[in-house]
Amino acid sequence: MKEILDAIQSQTATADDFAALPLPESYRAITVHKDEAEMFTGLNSRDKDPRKSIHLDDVPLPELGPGEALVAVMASSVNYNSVWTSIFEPVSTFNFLERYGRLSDLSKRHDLPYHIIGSDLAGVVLRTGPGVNSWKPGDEVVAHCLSVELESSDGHNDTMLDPEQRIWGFETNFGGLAEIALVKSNQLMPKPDHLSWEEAAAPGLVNSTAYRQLVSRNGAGMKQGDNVLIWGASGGLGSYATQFALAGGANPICVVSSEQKADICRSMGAEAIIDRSAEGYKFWKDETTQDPKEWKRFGKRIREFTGGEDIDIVFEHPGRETFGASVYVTRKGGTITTCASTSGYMHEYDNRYLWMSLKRIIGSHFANYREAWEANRLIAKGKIHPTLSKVYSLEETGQAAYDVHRNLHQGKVGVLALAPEEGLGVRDHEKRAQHIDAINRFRNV
Ligand SMILES: C/C=C/C(=O)SCCNC(=O)CCNC(=O)[C@H](O)C(C)(C)COP(=O)(O)OP(=O)(O)OC[C@H]1O[C@@H](n2cnc3c(N)ncnc32)[C@H](O)[C@@H]1OP(=O)(O)O
Ligand SMILES: NC(=O)C1=CN([C@@H]2O[C@H](COP(=O)(O)OP(=O)(O)OC[C@H]3O[C@@H](n4cnc5c(N)ncnc54)[C@H](OP(=O)(O)O)[C@@H]3O)[C@@H](O)[C@H]2O)C=CC1
Repeated sequence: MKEILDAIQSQTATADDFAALPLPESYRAITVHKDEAEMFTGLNSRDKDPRKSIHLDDVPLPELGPGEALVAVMASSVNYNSVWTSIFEPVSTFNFLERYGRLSDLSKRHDLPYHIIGSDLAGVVLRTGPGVNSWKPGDEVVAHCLSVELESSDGHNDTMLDPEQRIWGFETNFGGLAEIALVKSNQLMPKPDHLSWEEAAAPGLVNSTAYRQLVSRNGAGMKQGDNVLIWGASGGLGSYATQFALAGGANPICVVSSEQKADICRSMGAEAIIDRSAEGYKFWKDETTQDPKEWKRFGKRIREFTGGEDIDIVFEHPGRETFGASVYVTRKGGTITTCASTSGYMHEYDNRYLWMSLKRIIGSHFANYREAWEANRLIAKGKIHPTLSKVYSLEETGQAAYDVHRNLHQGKVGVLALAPEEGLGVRDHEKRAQHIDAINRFRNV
């Protein structure tokens, strides 16, 4: 591994140099264990502690198949899907690995008693499998997390619609929270050269998801002037949705839960900010009863910011707790676009406010190949910036996932894999200097 790291750090090693490097038989990886899938049974979600289920193991290097690449991972990031995996909710991800394993001889590799998790990476290609021509050893890359087989016409127009669509490192094995990862080569994209490894690894999953959900015609198709309600506006998804709204000439109405998070949104350029904790919204009177008066109080607050206008697009992901309010505050003909249900997936809303006002609910999930590429291009061009706050070592991944689970973090939390320290891997220092304040906006807040 040292030789691999030395070659990467030299910034001068050639494709031939990388191809000639021997690969290790095993590597260090963050895993959850199949025989621990019931360890939290009976506990509340909040009390399920990722630090207990997340392990750092030595694992054997997987066999490289056609159309695939092995990548030396310099850095990765924590996504909420790794929190779900680590608390075995809503289902154990070993179910996904078993199902994938039944597909083919090659996919059997994924069905193991351990799951190497993680759906982001920045690193360097080590080897490519048969049929890979666009990428070669030594290429500096990031990887998006869409894994598709593409054998069915269902996915040929929009790759997210492939019947064998999976999220790499969540519904497949050999994810990015590791020193080496296995990806399909179509997941690879050029690493933005003005960013360090950990900065480049941070946006991938959430940036692509926010792009499809908010900007793409497959999602809400945001346009200039739209009032966009963004829940968790300084969180993983929200910190990119806020940037897309501002960069696209829309008017973000940012919801956060502390003054500190409000300040971050202000520093991104948002003006309309609602602190849901300070203003004490209580959309549910009890476990089963919502309070429409609270929806109305929330809507009035939004109108104060917009000069009386209602919301064109709601960027939804908290789910059960907020969905009733989200449907209510949307304008006639407006759109609620949802990609998650962090607080519960059985949503309740008053359907009269949907059909009588001709509103639409759009389900959105990650991003297709093209959308992921377009989202990464915006990062590479310095139009959208990473929102990395804190960086942990691979050993500390359990704590990093705990922070995200307990909403103790800001923006994105990074993890160093092979990178020995932060700040390495930058190639274009001039471009970096142009954007340095935006790149550092979330650091250590
Ligand atoms: C990029 C990052 C993303 C995120 O972070 S997202 C957040 C994390 N993700 C999640 O929380 C989602 C986790 N996944 C799940 O909870 C489950 O994954 C799903 C609920 C999404 C799906 O459940 P399942 O049981 O895997 O799928 P079924 O479609 O219910 O399939 C079970 C059986 O039901 C059959 N079936 C499906 N649709 C129908 C239908 N319309 N009529 C009759 N049967 C149906 C299937 O074929 C299959 O059958 P057979 O077991 O025999 O193969
Ligand atoms: N389908 C897909 O493709 C994707 C789905 N997801 C899912 O989206 C969800 C969010 O992911 P991500 O943004 O990365 O997570 P983060 O935890 O980084 O951010 C979410 C933010 O939402 C806010 N929030 C959390 N709970 C509530 C609540 N009950 N009511 C109101 N606001 C709440 C919090 O902000 P604050 O406290 O400041 O209000 C929090 O910071 C997860 O469930 C994740 O699995 C994520 C990416 C892709």
